[in-house]
Amino acid sequence: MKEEQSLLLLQSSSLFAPPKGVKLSYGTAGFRADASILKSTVHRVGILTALRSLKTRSVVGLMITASHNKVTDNGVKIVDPSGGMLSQQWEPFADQIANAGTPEALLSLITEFIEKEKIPFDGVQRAEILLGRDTRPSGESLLEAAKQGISSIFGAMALDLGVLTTPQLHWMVRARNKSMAATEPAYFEQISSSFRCLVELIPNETKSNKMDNRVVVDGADGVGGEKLEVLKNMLTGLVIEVRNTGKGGGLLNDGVGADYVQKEKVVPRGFGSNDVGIRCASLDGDADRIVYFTVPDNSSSRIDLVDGDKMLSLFALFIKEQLCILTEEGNQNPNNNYQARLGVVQTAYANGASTDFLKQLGLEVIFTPTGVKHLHEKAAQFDIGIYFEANGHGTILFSESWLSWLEARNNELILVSEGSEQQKAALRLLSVSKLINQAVGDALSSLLLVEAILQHKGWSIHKWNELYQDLTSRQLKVKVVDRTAVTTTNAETIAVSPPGIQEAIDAETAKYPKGRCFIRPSGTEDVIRVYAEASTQEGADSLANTVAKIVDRFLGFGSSEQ
Ligand SMILES: CC(=O)N[C@H]1[C@@H](OP(=O)(O)O)O[C@H](CO)[C@@H](O)[C@@H]1O
Ligand SMILES: [Mg+2]
Repeated sequence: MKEEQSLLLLQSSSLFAPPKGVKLSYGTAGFRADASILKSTVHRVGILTALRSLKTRSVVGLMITASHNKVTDNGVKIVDPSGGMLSQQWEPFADQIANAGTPEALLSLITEFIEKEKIPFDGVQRAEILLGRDTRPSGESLLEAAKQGISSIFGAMALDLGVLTTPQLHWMVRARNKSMAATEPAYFEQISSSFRCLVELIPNETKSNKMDNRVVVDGADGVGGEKLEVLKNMLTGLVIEVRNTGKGGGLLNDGVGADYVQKEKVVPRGFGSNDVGIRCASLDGDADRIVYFTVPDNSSSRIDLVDGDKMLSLFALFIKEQLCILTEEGNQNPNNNYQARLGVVQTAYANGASTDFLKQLGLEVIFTPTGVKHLHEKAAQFDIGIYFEANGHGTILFSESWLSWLEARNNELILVSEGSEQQKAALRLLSVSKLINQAVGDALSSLLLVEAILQHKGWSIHKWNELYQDLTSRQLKVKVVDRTAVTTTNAETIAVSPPGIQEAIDAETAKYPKGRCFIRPSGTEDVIRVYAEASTQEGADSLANTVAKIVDRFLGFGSSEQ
């Protein structure tokens, strides 16, 4: 590294001293913490992002968000050139530089890493970074810290795209590296036009069903509500009413949003007895998650939740149906009959009933640890891979090779049988691949795909919800002294440490019919999460509560004092 470059790094870093006594780690979704202690971390992630861009010789992204966390938290994560999450190989280095004590220690780590990774650092190659942030008040000053980190690498260029949803930034990074238009209007245009295409292809039989085309969306008082207000005006055949847009003074994620609705199973702020029976949905704070719900009656605040697993099931059903039409009848020529490998990916949080449903559909179901980086990687191994976390974060990935076959097949079908059922199925699948975000889970594109499929099938949300009956479940969080004391295996379903805890959990779980329970350390909050399923709600509640007590006994503040 040239001397001027070292000096610049030292100078810039000396303006961003790391907080004392705090150890940060690049968790499930980047670094997250109280916004007041994040400036040095974000500055350093700025440097790291520039290095990533140099290494990959591509455009990368940096997003400032803490998603569903409270408004006073914030976070930062890197978007890789593909539009996916930062390669996991780089995470340990992200941890090291975030926790380096002095500018000198930081510089020596960076110098070593540049050599180890053979990062082209000759001043010829230029780093290019797209920046985005959610609506958190701390976002602007953190973004400034990121820019200063980036500009401490000579020649690095940062393009500030302002307030965006997380998936919009991922989409734009991917588009930019494919030399496609990487702007917000291009994003809106692509998803609204593919939605229109799906609506135009709705069969006449269901078109005549007088289905309710109105959906009410809780924007979590964050960026998603704001963006949906723009998108909704570009759609026909769908009426979207947005509540909690962030404009009415409501606090981000406070009693609103997908995480709250999915975990607490109660109506978000702004919804109530006037909404009984209506199709409602809730976005999270950076609009990469969505869950649906209905208010079943006006006597309580309880909701009927339609979660990510149900969305996955709806998508899987639709894709499978279209694939069947595409490859059926009179289609003897094997060249016309590329059987796509369709697979689904879930985590341990998936409701057991959803897994049974998907298996009954004849689908391959794979499990990974929590965090979309894991699910995405597995889904990418199929021709069509559908992944969703129960909390509503997921998407459908189409392989390049299958998509080019599909394009060619569609063109052939246009020549021989334009407007046939087969050609319509091909066009529907192509439209889905354009509508649903190929970079990462996206609440806005998932919303439009759900709406298009419900219209296609002429289904109400109730009919959709009846695909299968969820097993009752309960999730709890337990504060402990050190959450890293829990380590897990087998897609997080078994706790390996502390010793003896899994046996205690197993003994408790065995007491409940259809009991299933696991614990894991959260990657985004300083807690241990407990998940329990059982044949009744009382059973699930009681199992979760007892296991929470076990966690407390092994790891809690009480135990540390003994
Ligand atoms: C149980 C749960 O919902 N966990 C969430 C949550 O991760 P934790 O590591 O559990 O805190 O936030 C992640 C990022 O949004 C999301 O991917 C994940 O599914
Ligand atoms: Mg999110």
